[in-house]
Amino acid sequence: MIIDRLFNEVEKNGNVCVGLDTHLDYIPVNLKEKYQDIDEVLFKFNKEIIDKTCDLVPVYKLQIAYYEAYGIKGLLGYKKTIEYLRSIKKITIGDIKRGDISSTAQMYAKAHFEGEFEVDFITLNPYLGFDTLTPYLKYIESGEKGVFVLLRTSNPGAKDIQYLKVSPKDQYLYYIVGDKVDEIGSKYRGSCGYSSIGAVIGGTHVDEAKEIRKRYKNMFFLIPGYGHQGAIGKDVSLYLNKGNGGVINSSRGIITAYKNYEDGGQRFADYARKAVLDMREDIQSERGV
Ligand SMILES: O=C(O)c1cc(=O)[nH]c(=O)n1[C@@H]1O[C@H](COP(=O)(O)O)[C@@H](O)[C@H]1O
Repeated sequence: MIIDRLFNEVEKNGNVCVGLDTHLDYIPVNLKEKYQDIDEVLFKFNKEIIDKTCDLVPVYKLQIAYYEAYGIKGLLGYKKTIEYLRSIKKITIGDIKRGDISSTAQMYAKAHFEGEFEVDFITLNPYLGFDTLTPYLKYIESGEKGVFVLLRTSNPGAKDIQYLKVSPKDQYLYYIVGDKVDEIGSKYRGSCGYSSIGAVIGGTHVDEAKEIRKRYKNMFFLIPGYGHQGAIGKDVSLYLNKGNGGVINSSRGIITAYKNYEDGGQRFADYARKAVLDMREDIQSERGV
């Protein structure tokens, strides 16, 4: 199952998920001048970062908005990047955050689990209701695909809705969502013990971290918020389980790390590698490995 592959990759390479949220402003001028087409610029930047980090990380996440924003050429850059990652056998997360009625969700599933935009995992927003998850299940059942469902996100606005107290037990709404997603996911557990239906848990809030980890023993977490949003190793490692059970995403913190160095423009991929190494060390020192 795909979740076993991810679990094994984490055992081998640690927990860092490189976020390829590639804004043109993040790309050094010298690279932009070399290529005429946006798809090539996006792809070449991503490829250099991938080539310099792929021995250190278990998975890459592409936030699709960064590619959609540049139209057809942008999406071509997305396609080329995920194709390249799959060709070198790296696991891919398409961060698409979809959530819609079943007939439409079927088409989202087809769009991102088959064809030109095929990835291994996608992110889903369940707050339109649990029926919106059903069309993805046949792909998960095949063993080849997985999803990360938003439970409690990293942004300050997570408090607006996800933290509402809900009767009858007067618990946070995200626990109601989490319990249901956990129940649906129980059918799709791999030999590693985790389900191919994972959850997105922002690493920026730490108060309930221990409770969340304990309550959802069989859920693998995608943990965003490290770096630019303020989470540090000590925070995010609370969501891991014996060093596994989660991957920690950093996007800007890795791909724009070069901007802190004078020679950064020429060596952006080296500085991305350094940022990954520093992040790995920060997480590992906290998880006691
Ligand atoms: O699903 C996500 O990946 C996600 C969920 C969440 O709660 N917070 C969050 O920041 N993300 C994504 O994680 C990435 C964070 O980017 P950086 O803040 O630059 O590391 C972006 O792609 C966000 O869209």
